[in-house]
Amino acid sequence: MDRLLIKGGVPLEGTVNISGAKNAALPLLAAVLLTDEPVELANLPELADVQSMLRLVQRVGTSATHLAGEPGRVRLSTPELLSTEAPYDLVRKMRASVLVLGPLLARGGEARVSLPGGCAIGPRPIDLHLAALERMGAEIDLVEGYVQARAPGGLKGAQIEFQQPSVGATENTLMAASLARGTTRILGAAREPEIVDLARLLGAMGARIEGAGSSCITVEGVERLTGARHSILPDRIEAGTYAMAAAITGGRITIRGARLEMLGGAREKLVEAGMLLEECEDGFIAGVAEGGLAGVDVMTNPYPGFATDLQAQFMTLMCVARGASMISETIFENRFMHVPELMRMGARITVHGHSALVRGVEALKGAPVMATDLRASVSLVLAALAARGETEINRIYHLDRGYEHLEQKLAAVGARIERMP
Ligand SMILES: CC(=O)N[C@H]1[C@@H](OP(=O)(O)OP(=O)(O)OC[C@H]2O[C@@H](n3ccc(=O)[nH]c3=O)[C@H](O)[C@@H]2O)O[C@H](CO)[C@@H](O)[C@@H]1O
Ligand SMILES: C=C(OP(=O)(O)O)C(=O)O
Repeated sequence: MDRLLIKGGVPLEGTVNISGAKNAALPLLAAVLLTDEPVELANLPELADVQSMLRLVQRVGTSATHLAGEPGRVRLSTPELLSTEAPYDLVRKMRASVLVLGPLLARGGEARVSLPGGCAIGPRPIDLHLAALERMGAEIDLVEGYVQARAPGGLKGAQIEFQQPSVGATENTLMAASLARGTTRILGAAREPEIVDLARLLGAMGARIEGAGSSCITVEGVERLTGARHSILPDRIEAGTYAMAAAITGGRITIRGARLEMLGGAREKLVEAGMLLEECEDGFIAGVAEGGLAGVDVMTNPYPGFATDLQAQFMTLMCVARGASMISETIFENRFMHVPELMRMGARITVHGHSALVRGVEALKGAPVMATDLRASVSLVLAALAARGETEINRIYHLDRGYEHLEQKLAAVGARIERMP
């Protein structure tokens, strides 16, 4: 199994190009199932999760052609659905596979999709996805670990009120509602930029959607959707991660292709914690401001709040800040798995339920550590880049799910990083 060896202590300097967002790419790949015409996506990142989603849509009838020219351009065509089943062997690898449920049901009138099951960061139920589709007239049964959904007469528009915002449930509903009969109103919708990106592609395909990016979205169903072209938005979580890599190493990186506003509430917290963040022509510049890093309390929240997907990286930053920081995780039940590993590197952290109290130390020290999920893994990379000595990070396959060309991008800004078999 691959591992990373990182020799810490080098201030990172230079430019990092931000890739297309994983969390936008996955729903967009599911959305191509809604039309029999070709959809062309640009800026598709080379990630394990993208490969898994491509395999899944190919299994149900999509052909994918990589186009010459810029990398990450692909044409996806699904003239007819050859199957409406998403089998366990493909779904278990990636929870976002459940996003094919809405499109398969809306276009095919039925779907059989394996329940994704829990994952390292929490149980992650899909009750909100199912309740929304039921409101739209789907008949749903759970049989032998599969969701079996039928809508023989087609889906119909409905008023759907989410009691808590869910990114995936909002996306599944949006896709299903685009081909439903009549009007759907989604109240309590998630507001993440990736939902806006999905609504943009659906709009280009002929869907009639208003309000994406707000908590109330209206969709007028249409009879059919057409082909379209779309460029995937930049990955705000990747951008935030490299910005923190610059700060934790005392360096300065130009984050090219992302905009500061994409960081939402995290932007203000990073500045409060002593980071320098400045817009520039092709992105923004990140580093440490004059006073150095200082402890700041943070609570994760749905967008535009502080993203849970940046929590582990921020905790690592706080490990070497002046003073203390209380970090509260409100989205997922079990998202502190990086804590014991950071402590092996000399961090001082105490966990109390859903909060972690971090007391800053002078420096972290290299150690062998184990990666447990995507963002926990990258938080260990940040720790290793800042640490004295060498760190060996094991089980790094998690990183390949969400960070395109991580070693190459870090090496290009001066990191001493090597992947070992
Ligand atoms: C592929 C993708 O875009 N993944 C992102 C997406 O995951 P995902 O779409 O799975 O996250 P959700 O927004 O749905 O989850 C938010 C919370 O709602 C709960 N919930 C969700 C659905 C449901 O039916 N019932 C329920 O109880 C979840 O367990 C969690 O506690 O948003 C998360 C929250 O920003 C991010 O961390 C993930 O990176
Ligand atoms: C939790 C994440 O992703 P997913 O929802 O795909 O598991 C993430 O990107 O940090």
